[in-house]
Amino acid sequence: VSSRGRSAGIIGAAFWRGQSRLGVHEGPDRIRSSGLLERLKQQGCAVKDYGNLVFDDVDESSVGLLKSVAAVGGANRRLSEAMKAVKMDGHTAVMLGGDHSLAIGSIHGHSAAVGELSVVWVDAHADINTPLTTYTGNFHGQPMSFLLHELHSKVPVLPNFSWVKPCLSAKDLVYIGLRDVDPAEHYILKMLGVKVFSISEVDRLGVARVMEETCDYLTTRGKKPVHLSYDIDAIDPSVTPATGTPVVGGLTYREGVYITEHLSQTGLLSAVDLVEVNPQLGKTEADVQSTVNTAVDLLLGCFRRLREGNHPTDYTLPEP
Ligand SMILES: O=C(O)[C@H]1NCCC[C@H]1CCC[B-](O)(O)O
Ligand SMILES: [Mn+2]
Ligand SMILES: [Mn+2]
Repeated sequence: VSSRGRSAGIIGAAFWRGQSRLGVHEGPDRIRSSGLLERLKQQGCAVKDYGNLVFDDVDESSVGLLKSVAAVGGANRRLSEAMKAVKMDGHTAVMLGGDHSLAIGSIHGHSAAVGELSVVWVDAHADINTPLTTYTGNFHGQPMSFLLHELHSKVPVLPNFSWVKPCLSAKDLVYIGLRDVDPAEHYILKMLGVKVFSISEVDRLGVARVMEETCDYLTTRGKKPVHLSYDIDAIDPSVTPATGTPVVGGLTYREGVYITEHLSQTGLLSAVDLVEVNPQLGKTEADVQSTVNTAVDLLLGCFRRLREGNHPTDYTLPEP
């Protein structure tokens, strides 16, 4: 049994400038205060909390349509260094967002530590606009374009982004849960032949088959460490409403947790992002709590928690 999933290194990335809705920077502390670390320890996982990253104040100026370019580049550079350090310490890394632009630094830093990796991207969205195809200018819709070798020639030089080197091949990427993809993104996915299990495939195949096919697809050319980038908006908004870009018809709670249970059991899970939880966007406190509780349960599933029940490996029954 691999030691993976036995030790978690937690990084908080309270960053929101990859999008425009205030509040997503409160995600890390809200997830912590809902008991993530205590629950991980209770299920036998060693936990090291690296705290919340401190981001330098840089100018939030736009470059054309692109918002807060230098701030996004700077924050991700800091996150990349932190992720590499957590991996070099031997932990399975957990990056708590913050918006999904943070996947740039998270995956870049993970790859700096482990080399080639696979990415499972669970999201309602593909987040694969380039800086030239985005129509919002929000970087949380663009992270994948900075990471893929195949898109390098399509990405312009931007202030504070020269440190980013593409570190992922399109054949090592799988999407699960897509249901709101821009035309340019759809063109890119087809052009690169990226493996996509949209919500339609989840309906057609069922989540168990989707996960079997995902793992077969990613391991045919050899087993690489897996980076799971989980956008909470992959889950249906009836369960996780406190998020910035909700889309109806999402994954059920059960499907969402099954994905993490399955990946955890492969022993290949090496880093996980949990992003786009925005406590300010719940209509009620119950809405926020449902969103945060689901985020915690998804993360517990990444560290070997099974819904059937669990017991410590060294458990013994009390004797009379
Ligand atoms: O590029 C964009 O801004 C938009 N493209 C289409 C989907 C919605 C949005 C990006 C959402 C970013 B996400 O997934 O991190 O919430
Ligand atoms: Mn999304
Ligand atoms: Mn996303």
